[in-house]
Amino acid sequence: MDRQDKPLLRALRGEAVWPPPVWLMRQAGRYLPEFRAMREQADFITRCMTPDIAVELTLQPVRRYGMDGAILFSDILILPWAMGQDLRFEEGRGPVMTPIRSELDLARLDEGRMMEAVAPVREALRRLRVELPEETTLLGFAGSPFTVACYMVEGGSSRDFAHIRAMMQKDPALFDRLMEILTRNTAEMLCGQIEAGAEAVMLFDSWGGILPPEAFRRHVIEPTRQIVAHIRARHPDVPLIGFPRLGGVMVAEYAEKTGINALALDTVADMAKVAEMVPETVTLQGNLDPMILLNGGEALKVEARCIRDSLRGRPHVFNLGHGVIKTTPPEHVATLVETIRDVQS
Ligand SMILES: Cc1c2[nH]c(c1CCC(=O)O)Cc1[nH]c(c(CCC(=O)O)c1C)Cc1[nH]c(c(CCC(=O)O)c1C)Cc1[nH]c(c(C)c1CCC(=O)O)C2
Repeated sequence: MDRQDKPLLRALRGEAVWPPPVWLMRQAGRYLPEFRAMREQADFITRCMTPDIAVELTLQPVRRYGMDGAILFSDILILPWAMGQDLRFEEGRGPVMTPIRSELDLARLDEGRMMEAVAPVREALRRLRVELPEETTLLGFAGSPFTVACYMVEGGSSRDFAHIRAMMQKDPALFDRLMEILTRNTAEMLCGQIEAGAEAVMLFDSWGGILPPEAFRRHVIEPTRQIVAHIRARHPDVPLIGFPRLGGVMVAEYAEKTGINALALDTVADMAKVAEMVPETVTLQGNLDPMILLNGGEALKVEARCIRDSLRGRPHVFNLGHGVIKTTPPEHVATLVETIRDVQS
């Protein structure tokens, strides 16, 4: 099959493929018994940084469900880790990092080592391009600068983002320097992923939605626009997916000003309304509620068909509005993929 013929790539390039291609955020995860079996073997960062393991974990959901997209097994926090910030994942708490809150903390980041540190990620992508079925599209990804900065400054997950908000207000110059470092290195790292075999890349902006409109323009839209421009100059044919989670009505402006090819929508977004707000050339991705997938039953089929059918005739990639929940029964995922592909129903 020619590279251009992969259904997901065609949809990301703006074609209304029917039925829409499907993959799921967090499709490689703890809801799969084969994933849990490998989880005992090594800690999370080791799993990300060992090509054999990262390749195997990426392939698991593709083997089981024939997903149209294979998203590299990795994490958005690998970038700060690759620049020297410590990172570990604690059970029940998530990521834990020594926070960056001063000029001195920032000075300890070492951009020079980033590309070398993520060499195993590129190796995993190279192997995946060989091992994946020819109809499957390989996706690379990164966090957006603002979302990654949230974790770096808070030192992990946060309920109120108090430290990053304080930094933005009290030391905007420091915050801007951190954002510049992240914008530059995110673009560089994604180009590296593309050169190693990623056929499309996605920018996860999980927390940009906490910002008021002007700050959203400055710290979400503008850095994303710069990353898109940088990547497009080097790789004009590689589609870019943006996920401005909780972006509300700002998502239309985000799609227009950043220049992304595809707009990934969260669970609360009204797909049909967003479809009216963005040009038909922008592919929409999403947005089934992961809770509906968890609970399954008739509601899963009804909701999945409803989203699929509401976008018929437009470029659409079926996905969830957020990641697969770890207690999701694996057979519900099979039902979802079958439902999307059964166009008689
Ligand atoms: C904010 C964010 C992170 N990571 C990511 C985001 C953006 C999307 C979102 O909003 O969820 C993105 C991400 N994280 C992971 C992937 C891999 C690809 C895939 O989607 O299958 C992707 C694309 C693996 C992972 N990333 C993580 C796991 C769980 C690690 C484990 O096996 O214990 C996986 C499979 C850990 C992680 N990583 C992160 C947190 C907050 C946590 C802890 C929560 C949790 O445990 O689910 C940061």
